[in-house]
Amino acid sequence: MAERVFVNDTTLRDGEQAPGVAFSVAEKVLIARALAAAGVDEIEAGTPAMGGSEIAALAAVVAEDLPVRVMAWCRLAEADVDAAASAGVAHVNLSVPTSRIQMAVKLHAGPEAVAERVRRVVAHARARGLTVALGGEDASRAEPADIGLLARAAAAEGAWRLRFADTLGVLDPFATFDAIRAVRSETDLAIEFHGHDDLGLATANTLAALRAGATHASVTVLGLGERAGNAALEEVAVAAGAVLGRSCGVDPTALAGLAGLVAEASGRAVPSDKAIVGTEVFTHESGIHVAALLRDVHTYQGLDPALLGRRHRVVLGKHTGLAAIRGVLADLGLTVSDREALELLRAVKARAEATKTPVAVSELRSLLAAARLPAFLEAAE
Ligand SMILES: CC(=O)SCCNC(=O)CCNC(=O)[C@H](O)C(C)(C)COP(=O)(O)OP(=O)(O)OC[C@H]1O[C@@H](n2cnc3c(N)ncnc32)[C@H](O)[C@@H]1OP(=O)(O)O
Ligand SMILES: O=C(O)CCC(=O)C(=O)O
Repeated sequence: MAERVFVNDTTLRDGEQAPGVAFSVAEKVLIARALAAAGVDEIEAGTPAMGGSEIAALAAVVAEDLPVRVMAWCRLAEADVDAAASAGVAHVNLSVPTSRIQMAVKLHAGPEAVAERVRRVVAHARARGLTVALGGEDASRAEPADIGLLARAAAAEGAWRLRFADTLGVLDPFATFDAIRAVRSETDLAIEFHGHDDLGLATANTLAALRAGATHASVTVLGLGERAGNAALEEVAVAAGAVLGRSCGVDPTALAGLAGLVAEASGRAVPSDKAIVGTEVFTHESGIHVAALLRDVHTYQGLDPALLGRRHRVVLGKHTGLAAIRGVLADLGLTVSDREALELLRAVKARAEATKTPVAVSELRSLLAAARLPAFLEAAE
């Protein structure tokens, strides 16, 4: 049995860092409920240092008593840990800059001093009864030895996991694999990968990290997040099974509903061709595909839509061929001559080119009526 993948969903934290996105407390609770119902293991629900409504939202999510680990994102500071505790959370992700540039600019310190601060703040959080995961910010630009130093400092005080963050989305899957392997040899902590999509590689990098020994994947619904966003929950959850043969406990049939909920709350529509959850990702227009699909669905099916509670759909348009026309007419209980089918095909293509939209099945009868007339007149000559 392949090793289980654990999912940390950070829609409510990194997802909300997407420009202009601001969830209300009620929206955070609704999204948290939906994430828990879908089967994610952890929800990173917010940043307590922001205070006010963010603390209220964290407290409200905790009060739901959902069957998930509710985590708060904290800087490496006692005050942030105390704010997390005041919200009632039991689990914190303590973020530490790991690259030399971020350590110097943000903490004005080098690796040894930062490691000392890690020891101090992790100990503080543990003394307050919190579990601690260490968030390795900018790990993809850090020295593996520095990451090892910080991870061991955290482990010595009782941290249980290291997050390897590709904060700027600079990795590709090969580099991700090597980087996780390098860090794997530096620490015994569980490893979580948190990818960013600046190069469109966040999901691919997450899969590479899982192959290399990461056990936890940090994701957001629709990949919502800072700049170009994160690895998408729906992509990682489905690809973990389809590509790696590993289960992550997420119910695939819940993904489209989750996407709709987050799209609504974030004010960002789901693109129709968005992998897994887009409305058109199982829709076929091209004649060559449809002709083969109608004979054997496996000719053009990589992912079974039934897994997601969905179905293939055929639309008619500029790229339609005769087999699709005949298939749709047969579904409608209509039989036509070869000549009529060809006329109808021409009419469908012309309509689709003129309107730049698929031709609705409801339009077929009128197109067919129009197509039959010239055929009748020609036959009468
Ligand atoms: C890669 C990531 O996604 S990191 C997470 C980013 N998330 C956020 O920024 C959440 C939203 N942020 C906020 O609301 C605000 O920035 C707050 C409430 C967190 C802090 O606000 P302010 O006190 O006004 O600080 P400000 O935003 O100007 O600067 C951030 C401070 O945190 C420090 N800091 C940044 N990362 C860390 C860290 N991991 N550990 C400790 N300190 C850190 C910075 O050096 C800076 O310190 P300074 O005030 O001494 O210069
Ligand atoms: O430090 C962390 O927990 C990761 C923060 C983050 O979102 C990132 O680095 O992209």
